[in-house]
Amino acid sequence: MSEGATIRKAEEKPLLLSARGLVKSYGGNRAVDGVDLDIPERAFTTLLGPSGCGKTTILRMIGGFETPDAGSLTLDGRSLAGVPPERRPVNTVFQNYALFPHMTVFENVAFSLTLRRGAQDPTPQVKRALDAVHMGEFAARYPHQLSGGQQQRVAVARAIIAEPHLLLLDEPLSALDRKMRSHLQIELKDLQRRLGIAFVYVTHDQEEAFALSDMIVVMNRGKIAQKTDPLTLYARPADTFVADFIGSASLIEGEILATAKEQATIATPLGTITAPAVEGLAPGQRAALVLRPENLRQAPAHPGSGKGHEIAAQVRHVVFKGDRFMIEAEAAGLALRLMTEQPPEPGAEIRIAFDPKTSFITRLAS
Ligand SMILES: Nc1ncnc2c1ncn2[C@@H]1O[C@H](COP(=O)(O)OP(=O)(O)OP(=O)(O)O)[C@@H](O)[C@H]1O
Repeated sequence: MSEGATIRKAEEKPLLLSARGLVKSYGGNRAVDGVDLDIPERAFTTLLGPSGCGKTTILRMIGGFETPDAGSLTLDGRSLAGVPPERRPVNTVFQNYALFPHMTVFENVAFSLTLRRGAQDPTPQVKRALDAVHMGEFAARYPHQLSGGQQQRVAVARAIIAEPHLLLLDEPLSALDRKMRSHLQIELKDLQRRLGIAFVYVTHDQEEAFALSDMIVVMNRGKIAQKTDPLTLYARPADTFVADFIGSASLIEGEILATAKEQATIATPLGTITAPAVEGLAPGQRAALVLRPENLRQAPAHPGSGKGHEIAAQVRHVVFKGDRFMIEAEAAGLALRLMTEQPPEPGAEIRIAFDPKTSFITRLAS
């Protein structure tokens, strides 16, 4: 993959929020276990990871709904220690829209503003916030007269009306159907660009994270496994946890034989392969070769007639994916997945080829 120009460098923007050594435990369970995190201004940052990895707890500490056991949070250069939620320039959009059922859309959106600003007429700002989420025509309706997607748009309007420096969004689209979700993803991304404020978004859906983010922070059991832009995350996963969580890679374990600048040679059951590698590997160390379906192809039947590294494999399953077929094949007792337009029969002997330059050698997750 060509990196460089296409990769957006979120981290080059000025810093808005900084977390250092954040820890939060519940009983004996460390929900957040020493997290350092820098959130740039005007960027879309996503906390991504499996259920229970500590994403929401981090969001709640930034919002002021939980107090860290240890560590510090700084926003706009000021410590957030002891600052109550309503005095932080931060607002949160939750998964369950939490609109007031007895108030109209207009009143719901105006509510936080009237609390903050007293008697001033909120109409122009409410109108602007509703227009920003394409809900201007619905001001007089009640929440029960809206679809889930519309309710969530109102919740976003309510959260942005007080012009926070930072908007926190906790799985805001997870209750919506797939089509509405991808529609609102585009709207949210567009809104974040137009408003120019920083969003910190929590999701366990990697496709959603890729669609939205300038920077993705992958979490595993209370710790950060990797934080980088989406392209780097996909092409250069820091360890097998990240590689496995992002996409549907086959991870082939082996032993590092040699290392050179930005690449390594690994002995695996599929042969000895020299490929780009994560930094810091050493000869003798166990590591894994990451093979993604789109980097593997079916090679001609005769050994050596294709290009790149070739592997003999047997087809186990063929799954129709709409535009193409996914082959699940077995080679040296390992499962490999690849896409094809011409599906072979299950049981067929095939040859699989890949260009080692498109694969990646990474660390085993601890
Ligand atoms: N108030 C609480 N009391 C006790 N345990 C809690 C509390 N809040 C969170 N936890 C625990 O802390 C861990 C992290 O929870 P958290 O909600 O931050 O995870 P998450 O990554 O946001 O998960 P999900 O995607 O399921 O929301 C979990 O093991 C959870 O059970």
